[in-house]
Amino acid sequence: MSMSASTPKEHVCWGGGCAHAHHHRLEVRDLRVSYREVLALDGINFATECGRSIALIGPNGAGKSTLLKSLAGLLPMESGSIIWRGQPLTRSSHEIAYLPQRGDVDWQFPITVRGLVEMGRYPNLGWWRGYSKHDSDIVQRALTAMNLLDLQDRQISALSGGQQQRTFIARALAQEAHVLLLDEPFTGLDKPAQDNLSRLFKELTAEGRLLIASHHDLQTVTGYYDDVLLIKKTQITFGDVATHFTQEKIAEAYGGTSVAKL
Ligand SMILES: Nc1ncnc2c1ncn2[C@@H]1O[C@H](COP(=O)(O)OP(=O)(O)OP(=O)(O)O)[C@@H](O)[C@H]1O
Repeated sequence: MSMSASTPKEHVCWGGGCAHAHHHRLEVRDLRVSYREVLALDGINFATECGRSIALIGPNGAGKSTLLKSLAGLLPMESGSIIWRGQPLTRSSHEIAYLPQRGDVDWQFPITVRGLVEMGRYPNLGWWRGYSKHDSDIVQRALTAMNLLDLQDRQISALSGGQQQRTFIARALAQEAHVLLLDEPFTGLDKPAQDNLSRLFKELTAEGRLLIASHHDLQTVTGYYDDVLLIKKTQITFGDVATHFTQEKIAEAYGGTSVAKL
């Protein structure tokens, strides 16, 4: 994994195409999502591009998981649009990787670390092309980048929370995803593992990937992310953390009580 901290973020695009950075844009327009009669999201509007990390913040039930699933193409939109690189997003886009909330994963599923990471290659394969040396090289690189080589034959059920998280991120790397959608990736990690994950986020964005993660700990938002998307069913604010992650906006989302904790 290459780190190029000195490169201006806005000119880096993962997978090449730096000169066309404006093409690596994600645009969400007037997004509205409901579960039958329950309106979960309305009026979500933001545009971003590769090389950024976005903290998706909001109180319980604000619609964070719903938004991530919508961006992953896993939920139907009631109205609005999600445009990735100028085209409406489709579920089959292997450029988008989604990491579910820990509680949504069956950790007892019998699969090894390497097996799970290999699954990242499946969206890239077709009936005309089986698993090749090229694929196994990419899997090897992903395992190496996530420091999982020693654990590659271990069952995922026999990993620590931090190791499980790394395995899922390695799968996204093997998928060669441009956009990583992560649902509460810091949950259940101790401080060293959180610091490691935060460092990894900075490497991934320095490589030009776009990262959107739901996040609960208001204290760490500024240190971990470039931008914030604050929602409570509707969008409260979006933009760089210094300008948009303000006491006033947080109070608007959470009510007065949690502001004191900042
Ligand atoms: N499958 C479902 N069927 C019906 N309503 C749902 C479903 N999933 C979520 N909801 C509702 O949609 C709203 C948004 O839920 P969502 O899980 O996206 O919030 P969240 O911000 O991720 O919450 P949390 O911080 O508690 O994880 C809530 O009112 C929730 O009850």
